Amino acid sequence: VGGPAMRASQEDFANAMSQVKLLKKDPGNEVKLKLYALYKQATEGPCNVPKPGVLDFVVKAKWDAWNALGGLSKEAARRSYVDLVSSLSASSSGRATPAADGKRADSDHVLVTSEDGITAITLNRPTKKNALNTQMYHDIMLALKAAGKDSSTITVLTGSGDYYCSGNDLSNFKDVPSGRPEESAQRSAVLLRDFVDCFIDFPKPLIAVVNGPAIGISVTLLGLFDAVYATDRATFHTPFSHLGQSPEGCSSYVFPKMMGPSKAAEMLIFGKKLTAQEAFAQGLVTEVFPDSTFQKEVWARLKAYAKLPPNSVRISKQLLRSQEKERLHAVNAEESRALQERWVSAECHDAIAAFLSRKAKL
Ligand SMILES: CCCCCCCCCC/C=C/CC(=O)SCCNC(=O)CCNC(=O)[C@H](O)C(C)(C)COP(=O)(O)OP(=O)(O)OC[C@H]1O[C@@H](n2cnc3c(N)ncnc32)[C@H](O)[C@@H]1OP(=O)(O)O
Repeated sequence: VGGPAMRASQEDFANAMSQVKLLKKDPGNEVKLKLYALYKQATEGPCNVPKPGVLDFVVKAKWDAWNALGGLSKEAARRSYVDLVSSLSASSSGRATPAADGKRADSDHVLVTSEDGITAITLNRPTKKNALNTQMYHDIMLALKAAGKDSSTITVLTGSGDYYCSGNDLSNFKDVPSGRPEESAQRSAVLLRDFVDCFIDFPKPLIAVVNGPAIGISVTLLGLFDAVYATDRATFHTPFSHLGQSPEGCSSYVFPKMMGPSKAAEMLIFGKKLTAQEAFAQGLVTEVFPDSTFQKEVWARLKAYAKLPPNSVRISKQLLRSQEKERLHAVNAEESRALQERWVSAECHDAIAAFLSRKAKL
C-alpha cells in the first residue's frame, strides 16, 4: 500500500505536486476539489478565510472542501495528498483503470468489469478473506466514481472466493509510526468519511451480491445499498465492541431505522452474528438464495434489471434516497469522528494486537 501510515516528507509532497500535473486523465471535479483542499490544509492549515457567498459557486465549492477537513494536521493532509496522487497515478497508468464498457480493468485487489449494463466491482483478495487494505479503499472509491458516470444501468459489489469481505484489514493499524497515532487516526477518519460518502452519493442502483460471510464495514455499508442478495452461506457480523471500536457506514442511524433499536443494538453493540435468514428477517438482506444456485439466479435477475431504461432507474433511485442524504452525511461525519478517538484508545490497540498476534479470532 506504499507505506500508508508512514510520514510524507516535503520531498514526497513536492513530487506528488509535480505528478498531479502529469496525470494523463482528468480526475474530475470532485477529486480536484479534494486535492485543492488537501493542498491548502497541508500548506496553510485549517481553513482560515471567510465563507464566500452562495452564488460564488466555484469559490464556495473550494471553501467547502477545505473547511470540511476541519482540524486535520498539516502532516496528515500532506500524507493524504501524497496517497491520493499515488492512487490517481496508478489509475492513470492503467493499474486501476475504471472499466470501459465491455472491457475489464484491474487494480491489485479490486477488479472492475462492465458488460450487459452492469458494472461489477469485485473484491479480489481471497487469501485474506477480502479484508480491505488502504489501497483497496482508494481503488473502490475510484471504481465507484467511474461507475457512477459510465453507461451501465446498475453497479454491483461482490467478493471473490469464499468470503464477501472480512472488513477493515486489521494490519492497516500495524505500520502506525510510534509517537504519531493521533495523526494516523485523523487521516484514517478522513479516508473513512470520504469512502462512506461515495456510497451515500452513489447516483444509480447499487447492489450487493453477498457471496459469503461479511464482517465489519462490509456489513454496515449494506444499509446504503439498494438491494442485497445473499447466499444462504453468508453471515453478517459487526464485532465493533470486541475490537474496541464503534459503528460506521451510517449504521448507527440506518440499522435502528431498518430493524428497530434493540435488534440494531444486538448487532452493533453486542456483536451478534446473524445468519442470512436472520439478516433477511431484519430487512438488511433483500433475498436469500441457496448457495448451489446463488450465482446463476442472482446474475440472471441482475441482467434483467440492467435492461430497464437507465435514466428512469437512476432518477427513481435518487428520489428514493434524496430525502436522507444530508442526514446520512452528518451521521457519517459523527461516526468517523468517534472512530478517530477509538483508534487511539487502549481498548482498540489491545484488541487489534491480540488479533495480529493470533491470540484472538472472532
Ligand atoms: C491507521 C489505520 C488505517 C485504517 C484505515 C481504514 C479506515 C476505515 C476503517 C473502517 C473500520 C472498519 C471496522 C471493521 O471492519 S471491524 C471488522 C474487522 N475484521 C475482523 O475483525 C475480522 C478478523 N478476521 C477474522 O476474525 C478471521 O480471519 C475470519 C475472517 C473469521 C476468517 O477466519 P478463518 O479461520 O476462516 O481464516 P484465517 O483467519 O486463517 O484468515 C485467512 C487469512 O486472512 C487474514 N485476515 C482475515 N481477515 C482479516 C482482517 N480483517 N484483517 C487482516 N487480516 C485478515 C488472516 O489473518 C489470515 O492471514 P494469514 O493467512 O496471513 O494468517
